[in-house]
Amino acid sequence: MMLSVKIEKKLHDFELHTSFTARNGITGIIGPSGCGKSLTLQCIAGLVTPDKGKIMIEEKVFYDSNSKTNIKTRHRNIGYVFQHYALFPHLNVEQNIAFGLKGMDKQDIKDKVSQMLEKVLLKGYEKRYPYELSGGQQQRVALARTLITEPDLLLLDEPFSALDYHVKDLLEQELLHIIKENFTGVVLLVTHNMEEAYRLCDDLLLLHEGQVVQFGQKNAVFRRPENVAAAKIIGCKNILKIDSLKEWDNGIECLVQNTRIWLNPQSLKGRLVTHIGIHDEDIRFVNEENEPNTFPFEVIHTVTGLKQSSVTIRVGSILLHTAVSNNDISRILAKKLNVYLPPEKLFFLVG
Ligand SMILES: Nc1ncnc2c1ncn2[C@@H]1O[C@H](COP(=O)(O)OP(=O)(O)OP(=O)(O)O)[C@@H](O)[C@H]1O
Repeated sequence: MMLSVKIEKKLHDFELHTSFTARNGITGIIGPSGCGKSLTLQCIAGLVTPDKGKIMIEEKVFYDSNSKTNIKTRHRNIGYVFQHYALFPHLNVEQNIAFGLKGMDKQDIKDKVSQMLEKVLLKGYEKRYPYELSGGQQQRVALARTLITEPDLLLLDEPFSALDYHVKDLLEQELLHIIKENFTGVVLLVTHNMEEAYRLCDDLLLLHEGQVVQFGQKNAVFRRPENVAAAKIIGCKNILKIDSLKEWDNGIECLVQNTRIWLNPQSLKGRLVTHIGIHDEDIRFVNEENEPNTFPFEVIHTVTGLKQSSVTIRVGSILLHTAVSNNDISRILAKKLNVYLPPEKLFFLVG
């Protein structure tokens, strides 16, 4: 299945311009609050009508402004799971799950619900009411109610955000497993948590102020953000403005606040690069000195975490954020090392 979306929507002072083609698997939609994540899903579901564009899954057109097509939500065959599970409080678990199967043969409904209860690990809970379930169990009922209708497309809008922090990881994995085992189509997962997106998704769509700033396979997006907005969304802590740049055969030399930083030779393909970036965990501390990209440094401050610490250092007048394992922290604070920015880990960004 392929979901292709190319839409525009203006709401007061906000403009959404989204364009992407999602394949089977989980595509994470990520970006800061108010960037248009939920609005994108609402347009796909038919809850909001775009001003212009086209939305189709395979050959089935949901919306097309040219041919004036706008299929009603209930005919789009979409599964939509929200942050608040929206279960019917007066219906028990099996009635909630069977809700979308109205009109089918009674015995078929019973069999389908029974199979689904097994898949979402809720056998024995069929007579319970939503208020008698934990947040994670309610969420699994919501998912079961959606999956049982065999949707062509699954939309998940921050489905984990109402869960307790300490059970979140486990439930997230459990839910992911249920989805992967029982649904082979396109899943769009809205989140504003990059860690979650990285753990769960195959592809990432980064949105900023209603625009797609990058879309691609998650590792490619995370390792190689293309622009400053994308780098910020994925949580890159070091984004440095380039003052000047010179291309040589053996690499590209950038001047950043009077410090010379080398990047591997690469084609800039006419991109107007303005910044370079590096992830905090890619910055290393080494014994070598006077080598390219090795610099003496001064520690500005340290925030000690459970297993690793964030150490802010100064190289010349550049501030760098580094992530250091707690075992290494004393070595670094002893100031006998140099900091090293591996050229292969640095990336160019368009401003
Ligand atoms: N019905 C509406 N009328 C006017 N503006 C709206 C409406 N719905 C959403 N917006 C605006 O559209 C923008 C995008 O909203 P959306 O809900 O898609 O953001 P989001 O990325 O999902 O944010 P969050 O992470 O906070 O949920 C926001 O600026 C919001 O104020």
